[in-house]
Amino acid sequence: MTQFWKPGSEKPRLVDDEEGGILFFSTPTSSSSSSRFGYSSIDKQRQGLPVYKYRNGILYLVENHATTIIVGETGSGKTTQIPQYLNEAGWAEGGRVIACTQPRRLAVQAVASRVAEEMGVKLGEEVGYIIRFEDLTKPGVTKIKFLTDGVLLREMMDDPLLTNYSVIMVDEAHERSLATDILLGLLKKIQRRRPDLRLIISSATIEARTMSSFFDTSGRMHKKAGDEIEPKKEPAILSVEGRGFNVQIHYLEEPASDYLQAAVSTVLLIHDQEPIGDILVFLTGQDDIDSAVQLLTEEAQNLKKNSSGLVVLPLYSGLSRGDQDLIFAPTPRGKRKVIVSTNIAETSLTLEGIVYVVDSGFSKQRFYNPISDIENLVVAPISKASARQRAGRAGRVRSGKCYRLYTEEYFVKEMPAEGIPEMQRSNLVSCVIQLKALGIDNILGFDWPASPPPEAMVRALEVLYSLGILDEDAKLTSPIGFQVAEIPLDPMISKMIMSGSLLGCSEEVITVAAILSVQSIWVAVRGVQKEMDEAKLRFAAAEGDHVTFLNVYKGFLQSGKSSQWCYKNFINYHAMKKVLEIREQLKRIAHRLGIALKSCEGDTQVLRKAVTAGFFANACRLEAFSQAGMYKTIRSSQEVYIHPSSVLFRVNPKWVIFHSIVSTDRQYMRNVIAIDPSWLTEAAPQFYQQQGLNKVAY
Ligand SMILES: Nc1ncnc2c1ncn2[C@@H]1O[C@H](COP(=O)(O)OP(=O)(O)OP(=O)(O)O)[C@@H](O)[C@H]1O
Repeated sequence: MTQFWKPGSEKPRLVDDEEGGILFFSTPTSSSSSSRFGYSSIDKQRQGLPVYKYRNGILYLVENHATTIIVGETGSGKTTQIPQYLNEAGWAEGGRVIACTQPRRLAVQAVASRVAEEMGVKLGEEVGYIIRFEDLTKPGVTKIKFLTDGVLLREMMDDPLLTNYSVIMVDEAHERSLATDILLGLLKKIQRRRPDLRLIISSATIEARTMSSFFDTSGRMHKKAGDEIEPKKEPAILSVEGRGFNVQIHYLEEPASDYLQAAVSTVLLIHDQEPIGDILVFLTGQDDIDSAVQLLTEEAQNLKKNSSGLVVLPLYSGLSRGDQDLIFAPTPRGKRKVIVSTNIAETSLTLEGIVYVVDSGFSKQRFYNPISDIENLVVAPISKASARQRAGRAGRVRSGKCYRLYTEEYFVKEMPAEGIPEMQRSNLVSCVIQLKALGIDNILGFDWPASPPPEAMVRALEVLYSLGILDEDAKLTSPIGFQVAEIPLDPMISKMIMSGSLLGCSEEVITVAAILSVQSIWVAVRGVQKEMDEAKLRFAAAEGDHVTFLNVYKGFLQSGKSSQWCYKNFINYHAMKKVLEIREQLKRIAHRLGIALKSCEGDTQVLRKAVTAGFFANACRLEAFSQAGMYKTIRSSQEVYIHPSSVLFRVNPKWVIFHSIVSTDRQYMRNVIAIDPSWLTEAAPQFYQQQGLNKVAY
């Protein structure tokens, strides 16, 4: 495919400075990026960052305002520098801790190790991090703590006012993930009780004014007797001007019809025509990333001249830690690394060798429809904020280029400025349970940065009630509700694990839960469909995908966890390593909850009953008199089909339960298991009596 690139005219965007009751603070700066080049020591490098000129201003605002909103270009130094400035100014004295949250685990780890390196300390001592299942901090020693926003929410269960923290910096707030929004709502509540707590909300691409009005509580807060510190209630907005190195933006002259093919061609074009430097490609998910990696590896082998020049690496959350770490390894001399990633590399990461970014313009996003009660994972166009973040992965240690696989006209005229907050397009089951666990009873009246649809809340309450997690007064049940709230997993998976324990198949449900946590254990290779289908048949179980997963897992263990065995059977070795990792973590959680590990020794019926106990809300029945293979969900009569990747594709059992839905031309059920409908009324009597299932002739 021929690419017609033209340079873009996008200018760096700065926060607007109109007044309106909000303090705007800006120090003009003329940070010269090239002046940084050549500095040898880390200190000099730090002082060359645009944010350095604002050091005193930032400390002044944080001292005097309950909330400070900081907007600055990608790479200007917000994440790595501000926590250090706060530490230097004494905010971590007296056993207090400075927290910096990130939406993604990978960023938490990467940023924490960079800051530890800059401070010359061992990671896990003064600078540490916590992500789900991994705590690298030392109480009493750690002064700066990086953590995911989800982890900070969990910390609130033990310490609702987060009393350990003096400053909490919510970084990359533009992402508006579910956890970020819950956190922002709760932090606002905490501020009323803790005038000593300071918040920093930061991002390169946040709508500062909206965020500021959300946190503006001036007039609503009262000074209590005995309060020593009384910061200003109106938030301050600080615009950090100046950027790191220049990033030249290029657009397509004509829209691309196939973004995957366009991405591959662009990488090859860069490899052929541009000086050495690594390439970061943004695609959407494991399937298209695996295809692109395969195509690029084949193409690279065909290129005589550069036959060994490309090192192609995938990057997505379903990879084991070891495989993810490969992206940080230095590029071998004379070679060019190509990292093909989902949006997990979109924010906060600095990958030193990256000079070129290729942005497909798409990502996989969740969309929940409370009417049909179906949550889809859909490949959807990204926002301008995301596009800027993606471009910002170049230009961090030297100047770079970003190739956008869409036209400039599309970017300017059609791409939305910001994405829709996840809160407004997600199933809210996890969110509700977390708030309940924190004792927030009036969820519908909660002060959200963006209110979720009330129907979605009602749906979530209904499901949690049917799962036995909430009682009739919408309070957590004891012990089930409290235990499920303790497990950092989707409540449906948690319920499946707990039912598996009662039914005597905890070993199996834990394996299934681990496999459902990775995107796919199968490798999708183009052009060998027949061989792939045959391989799958070797493991296929008539009961469905969950039982098939257990067969694969058993085979993998019997092979001695062999990569060759995976290769031969079209199984994703990286994903299997990740499954082992997650399974170990789940075993630890089970142990904490007093769940003894027990196997049902091949009795698949009990396993399927345990799956039903967690996922009964996803039950479907085959439509007898309609087009072959069409199912309807019991809950909302939505038309759905079994995904071709399922072992039950074309088998079409009468009653099934699915794990998730993907939408392409139709709504497809992924990871499907055959059930007996009587298990549904057994698992959730009220839920299915409501649907009239007890009256349905099986
Ligand atoms: N691991 C690293 N190796 C080399 N330089 C790094 C590393 N991490 C950060 N830097 C340098 O520090 C700069 C600032 O990074 P930082 O993550 O603090 O910026 P930021 O403003 O938070 O960016 P973003 O909005 O993209 O998260 C980078 O542009 C880069 O020059």
